[in-house]
Amino acid sequence: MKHSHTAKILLFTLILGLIIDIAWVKQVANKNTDNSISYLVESIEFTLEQVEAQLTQLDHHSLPCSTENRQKLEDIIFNSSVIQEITYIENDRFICSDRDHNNQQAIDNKHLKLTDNSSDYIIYRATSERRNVEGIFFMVPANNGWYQVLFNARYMDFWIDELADHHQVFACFKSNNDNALYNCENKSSKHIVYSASKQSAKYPFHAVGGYTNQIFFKIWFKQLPYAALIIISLSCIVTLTVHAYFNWRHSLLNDIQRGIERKEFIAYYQPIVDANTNHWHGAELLVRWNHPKSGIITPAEFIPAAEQSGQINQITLQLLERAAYEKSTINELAPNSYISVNVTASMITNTDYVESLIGLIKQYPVLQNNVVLEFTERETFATAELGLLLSGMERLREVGVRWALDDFGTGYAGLSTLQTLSFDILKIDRTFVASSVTDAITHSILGNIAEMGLELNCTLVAEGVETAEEAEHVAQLGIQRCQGFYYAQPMPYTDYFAALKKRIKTSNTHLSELNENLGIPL
Ligand SMILES: Nc1nc2c(ncn2[C@@H]2O[C@@H]3COP(=O)(O)O[C@H]4[C@@H](O)[C@H](n5cnc6c(=O)[nH]c(N)nc65)O[C@@H]4COP(=O)(O)O[C@H]3[C@H]2O)c(=O)[nH]1
Repeated sequence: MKHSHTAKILLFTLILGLIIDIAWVKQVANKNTDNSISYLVESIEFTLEQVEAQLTQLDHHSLPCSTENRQKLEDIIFNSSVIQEITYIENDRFICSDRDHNNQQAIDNKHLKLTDNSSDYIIYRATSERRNVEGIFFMVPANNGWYQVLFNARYMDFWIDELADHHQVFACFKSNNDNALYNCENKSSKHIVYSASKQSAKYPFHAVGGYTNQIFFKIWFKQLPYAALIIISLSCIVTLTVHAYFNWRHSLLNDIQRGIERKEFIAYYQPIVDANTNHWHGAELLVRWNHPKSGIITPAEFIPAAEQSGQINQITLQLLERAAYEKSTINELAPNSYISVNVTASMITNTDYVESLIGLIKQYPVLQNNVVLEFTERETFATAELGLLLSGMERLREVGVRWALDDFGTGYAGLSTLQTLSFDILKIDRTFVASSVTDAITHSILGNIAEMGLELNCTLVAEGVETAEEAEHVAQLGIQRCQGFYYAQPMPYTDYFAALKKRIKTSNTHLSELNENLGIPL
């Protein structure tokens, strides 16, 4: 791999890492904001609950302004750093407070308006006329009136400021009638990245909180050293992995090339069997790499690389050439059997390559009329290439090649494409065969595929038949041929030849016995 490529991958992974980091920090900050707002609401609820609990402990059987009760009010004030005054109000008049007794002063209009419409808690921010300080008023219904608790607003502001700062959010508190208990407009008005709101479950106030881009970058900068460490390490790992992959691929391609030069690619034969009589009509040739160090290597490990690099073209020619020798021996036993070889559609759109295939078949007459070439339906046939594909197929038909469509049912070839290319054989993918016995949907799909294939006048081959049940089922659907482990695994040529010989011998013995029984001379 070139240095410029390495630099590009490194830069790409760095940028990607940075984007992921920003998205991650945002996610964490959003969650943190939600939690912080909940925490702030709960903290204020807790403070109010504590005050309310102390008020409910007052003796409600005696008069609210009894000396005893006023003494308790005084204790509450004394023990709290935020509460400035607690007043008892009845019939729109201040009755008493922790320090005044029987005051009877009328409450101002603002309080009147609020208390008129409510029999529940009231909370608002205002300037206390009696004490001339800004406060947060918390009004709790009691007896026939209200306790009015005056919180020091400056102290509350400071406390909320601290909490919000600590949690790296801005927070505003509002009573439910939109009175600002704690205003944060000057802090939050600009560049809000995220905001959330939380209603107190018990008291009539809610909090709005969030963070601005300034806060976001503060959080981001704080964790940047750790993120940088992770991003740089990951970028290095990705770059090294890609580097290793390219090196591996490069050496794989070199190794394949060496394998081609030393003719290490061989064919394993898997019989294609008659679904009704079990007669072997031919065999599919499945490439194996007879590697000097690793032994037999299956196609999945090298075909994708060989197809991408184009080395598959040479491998296929070698396979066919070797098959020509092998086929001449097979012909002694089964002259009408065929061999089926995998090609790719792009090989057939390559006119030069088609000519080299034709040259090879002409050189070995044993291959003429005995070769099926198959390519998979999964390869997409670009309309522009369809003409080339068709003329390549036609050229090869002239030397007796027949055509099979592999993995039928899994790809994208439409009916018109299938009609245009007019395949001789359709090989139905094993996924339809495997579950057709147990699954009703696959069963009906397989039936439809079979019907369609027969309408197209093709010979059908069911791939991947693994059980007697599947074999029987396939035959019932009118599929003429089968291939699969139920009949035989792919095997080296010598094993295939031996198995074929044994079968022919057995069937000949059987035939002569039959003839003898029928009185027919041999
Ligand atoms: N589970 C199961 N599998 C079964 C059964 N019967 C056969 N098979 C496997 O299914 C594959 C059938 O080949 P394919 O669909 O052409 O799929 C082939 C074909 O696409 C590709 N391939 C093989 N040889 C060549 C070649 O010479 N050239 C090219 N271009 N591709 C090839 O590699 C693929 C895999 O080949 P293999 O590993 O040999 O795998 C073979 C075979 O061993 C069965 O009953 N059950």
